[in-house]
Amino acid sequence: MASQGSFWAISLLLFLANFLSMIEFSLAANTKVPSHTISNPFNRTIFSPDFLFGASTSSYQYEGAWNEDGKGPSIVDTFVHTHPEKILDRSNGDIALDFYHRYKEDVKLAKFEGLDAFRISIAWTRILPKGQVKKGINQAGIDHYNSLINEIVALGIKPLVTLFHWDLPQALEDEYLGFLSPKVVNDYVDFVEICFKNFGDRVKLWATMNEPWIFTSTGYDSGSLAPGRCSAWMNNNCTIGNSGTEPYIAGHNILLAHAAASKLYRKKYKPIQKGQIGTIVVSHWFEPASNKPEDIKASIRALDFMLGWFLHPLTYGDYPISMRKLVGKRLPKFTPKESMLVKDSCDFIGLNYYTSNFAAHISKPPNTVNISSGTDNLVNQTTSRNGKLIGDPTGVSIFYVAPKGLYKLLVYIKKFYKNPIVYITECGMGESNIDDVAKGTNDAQRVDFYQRHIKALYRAFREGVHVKGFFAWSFFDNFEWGSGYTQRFGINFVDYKNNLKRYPKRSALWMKKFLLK
Ligand SMILES: N=C(CCCS[C@@H]1CC(=O)N(Cc2ccccc2)C1=O)N[C@@H]1O[C@H](CO[C@@H]2OC[C@@H](O)[C@H](O)[C@H]2O)[C@@H](O)[C@H](O)[C@H]1O
Repeated sequence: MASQGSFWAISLLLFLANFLSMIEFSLAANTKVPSHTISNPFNRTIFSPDFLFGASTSSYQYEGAWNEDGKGPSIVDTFVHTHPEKILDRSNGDIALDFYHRYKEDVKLAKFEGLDAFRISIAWTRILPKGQVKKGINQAGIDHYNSLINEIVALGIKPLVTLFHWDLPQALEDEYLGFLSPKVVNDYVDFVEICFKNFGDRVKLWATMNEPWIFTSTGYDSGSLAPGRCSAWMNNNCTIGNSGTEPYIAGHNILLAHAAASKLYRKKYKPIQKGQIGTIVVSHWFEPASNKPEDIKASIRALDFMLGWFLHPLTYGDYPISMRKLVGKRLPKFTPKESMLVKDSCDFIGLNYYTSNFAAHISKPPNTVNISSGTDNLVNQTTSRNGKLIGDPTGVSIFYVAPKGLYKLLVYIKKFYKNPIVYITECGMGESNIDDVAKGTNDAQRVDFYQRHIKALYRAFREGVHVKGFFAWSFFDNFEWGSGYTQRFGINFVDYKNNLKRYPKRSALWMKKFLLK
């Protein structure tokens, strides 16, 4: 009898395990988060009272005034002026949204829309026009950001400040190739110390870097963004570069610069100012393209090369094993001292999430001669599996609506990266080529996008993920890098044809209602 009983018990367990894995796999199609998991009503009160809802911006994409009040040129200024062909509409951020002059009205709109927090980035070249203290501090730059932060704080909104959103001083690129040199660490620390000293009494959330993965991939692998370096075989009009080595060198120095800034803040400023310091990573979620073991492994490897490239050193002090194995000598090594500095250097992790992909194993590098960081992971990333899309299409060809991926990514980080405090510092979707105000403000899909992603966030929150905030990308439509002004990610519309007039979109009004306390 006992053997028969255990037979049934084992069968039941096997059935359950199989059933669960099928559920897991079928959910990979990113079906909507079951509504029964959300308590009614669906508003901010389902989260903790201190949960921060906000919206994100960045200096180059918003400010304009690219050469005003003593600001020096950044590598982005140089890039967009010398490579207009790399920007879809050949535009640039010389004027952008004129946020540099209009921030007082703009922050008032954030208040009207009920935001708890507002993310900005500081342009290094407004503070240090030539990138280094010895070449002069620009007081007008410090004054500008003091005024901006004062406006934010005066309205009872919390600032989250990014210290580097890709706009490196051109002078440092000229002097020592910027992030390709360890010399950048000391100059970065000097810059951030000026920020801690001048703004740290009001800024309690500091993010050292925005998306090192994008900065290294677009700046040094594909060459599609500043500083626009890549291998000649990339045929992307790069004058110089090495797509197989430079992304890893730049990424390594970004981690060292971050760690040095964190050490300074924690030692000299945090005891008095009581703030938190972290950094912002970006990752897709990756579903296996099939249930073949090699594709399941490929999905994890894809996460290693996008998320783990930076989160693994920040958590464990070294790169993921899969990167060590596949990148080999091209991947820099941490000294024991550097490893100790980088490990546990974040009080929180900022996570930017846009979409999910399917991951399929590639048995060998597509090209053993033309090596790039983008192909080192031996993964073929797609957005459909067996003819089924990973999510609803959006106006941006590479992004699909995949809220389930946000939930899974957060649970993955909880499980494999020591359940850190997480702020979703960017999440959003874009439309393309809309200039009409009425059409552009009637963004029903973006309302659905945020409802579904906040429900997915809530599910992770309820399962013990230490998520403490959610920031929309973006507050306004803005200069979207390689896409220029052709793509719109804002919850507020900007009329580029009528003096940059601002209009709340349906999504902003939905957010306002959702945020009512
Ligand atoms: N989108 C990301 C990361 C997504 C990486 S996936 C893929 C890889 C890649 O090179 N690109 C293009 C790209 C290039 C530069 C920035 C972002 C995205 C991708 O979208 N980051 C945030 O995206 C926001 C939206 O980025 C847009 O994403 C779609 C692109 O077509 C568009 O050029 C880009 O501005 C940016 O405005 C923020 O400054 C940035 O922090």
